Amino acid sequence: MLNYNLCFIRKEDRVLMINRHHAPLKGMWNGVGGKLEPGETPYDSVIREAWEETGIGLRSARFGGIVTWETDGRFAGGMYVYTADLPEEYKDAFASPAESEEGILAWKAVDWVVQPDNQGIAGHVRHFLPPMLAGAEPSEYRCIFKEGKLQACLTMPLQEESARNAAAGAK
Ligand SMILES: Nc1nc2c([nH]c(=O)n2[C@H]2C[C@H](O)[C@@H](COP(=O)(O)OP(=O)(O)OP(=O)(O)O)O2)c(=O)[nH]1
Repeated sequence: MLNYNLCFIRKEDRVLMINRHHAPLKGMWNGVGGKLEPGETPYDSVIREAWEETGIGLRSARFGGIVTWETDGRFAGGMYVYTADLPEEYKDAFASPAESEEGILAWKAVDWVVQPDNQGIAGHVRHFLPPMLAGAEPSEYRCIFKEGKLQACLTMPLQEESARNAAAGAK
């Protein structure tokens, strides 16, 4: 099992993001998410985190794959990543950015999020978010870091059992 989940809630051509008050990725924009709790499935945990961080009760979420980190040649962790459509009853949520204990929540245009010169987004997001939003087959996106810098993000078939289960629709 991996330790984290991450979700990109979509509203037309924008996604709901949080400018994080706390590490990791302090001061950067990311999807919403957090740590899996003991005994929780990746799906249940992402629905819970989305609710806790945004107050949005998702109807469902689509598993996009896992993102793993390899630091100086060693596996260093990873997350289950989901995309979700904004349920109709929340269509007015975050019409203006809103601040919480966790960070500032706002809708951000996907085009802006994936621009290579955007310094406010973790470098790996532009590699995995577009295929996930396009509905690509769930994959592993392996991020290779060397001395703190992202060197490459490789797309490979899912091997991890929990990820294969999530891809098969496990809730
Ligand atoms: N640890 C870690 N998390 C990352 C990285 N990249 C990335 O998108 N994330 C995501 C996964 C989670 O959605 C989020 C980190 O979770 P968090 O620390 O906010 O989790 P949490 O609030 O449940 O944890 P906590 O308060 O109990 O410490 O950031 C990374 O490089 N390291």
